[in-house]
Amino acid sequence: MENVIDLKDIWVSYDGVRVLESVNLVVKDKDFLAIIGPNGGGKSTLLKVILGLIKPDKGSVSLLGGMPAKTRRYVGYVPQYHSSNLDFPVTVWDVVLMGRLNTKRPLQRYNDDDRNAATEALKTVGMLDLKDRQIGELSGGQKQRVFIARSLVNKPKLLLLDEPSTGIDSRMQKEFYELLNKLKSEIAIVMVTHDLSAVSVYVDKIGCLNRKFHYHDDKEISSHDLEVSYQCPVELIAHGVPHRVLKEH
Ligand SMILES: Nc1ncnc2c1ncn2[C@@H]1O[C@H](COP(=O)(O)OP(=O)(O)OP(=O)(O)O)[C@@H](O)[C@H]1O
Repeated sequence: MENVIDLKDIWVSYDGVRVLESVNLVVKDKDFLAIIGPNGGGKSTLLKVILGLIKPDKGSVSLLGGMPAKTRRYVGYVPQYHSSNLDFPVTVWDVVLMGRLNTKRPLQRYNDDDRNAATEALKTVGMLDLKDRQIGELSGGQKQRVFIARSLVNKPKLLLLDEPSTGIDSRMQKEFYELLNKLKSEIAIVMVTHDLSAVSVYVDKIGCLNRKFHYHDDKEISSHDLEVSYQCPVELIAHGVPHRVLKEH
């Protein structure tokens, strides 16, 4: 089977400022890769390159064996969590069904296939019982499960998660990562995260990104590598002090 993601020599600049420099990355079926790195290191930009939302200045991008514009509908993407976007009245069921919108023509109604896909996705994430609840009434961890269900309704081959543990209290994080671990037996997962403790427990591979990409084919990453990427002492990284703050003080 072809690689799920294959990036070769990717370079990206915004207004002449370089954000990604000669990034190479291969993700295979059922890999669980975490991308870590300091704020502003280029993680979200890298996800946008993978999805074909940003065209690199240089380099080639293959997603599921093709051009991202054609293949990204087979990707489940869960963007960064913004609690302020959830103040409107909409149920869990509605949110998950919305994941099917990109398979529909304008104004076409949902059919049984859509409803079955939504039911199955909610079962997978353990949220079927709460399908009639308003999304705004859920805990952070429950909301993230719903967004993952929404990204699963089209049976993706790859799940891309941008800081998925934001908004989840530490008690629920273990459960959340166990859900990802379960999903990984069926699809590849790439997760951008600041959560270094989860990285060491749950993922299989790590990429550390700070403009350049330091990729590790397993989860053993040395303190030295972390310090080089974050440009600060490892004790501070572990305490979640953002790179920018360190530089300013
Ligand atoms: N559309 C844009 N136009 C100009 N600069 C941008 C744009 N998007 C991002 N940047 C800049 O590019 C750099 C990388 O941003 P990016 O969001 O990819 O980093 P990140 O690693 O995801 O950061 P964080 O961990 O804070 O989310 C930052 O300096 C950011 O300010």
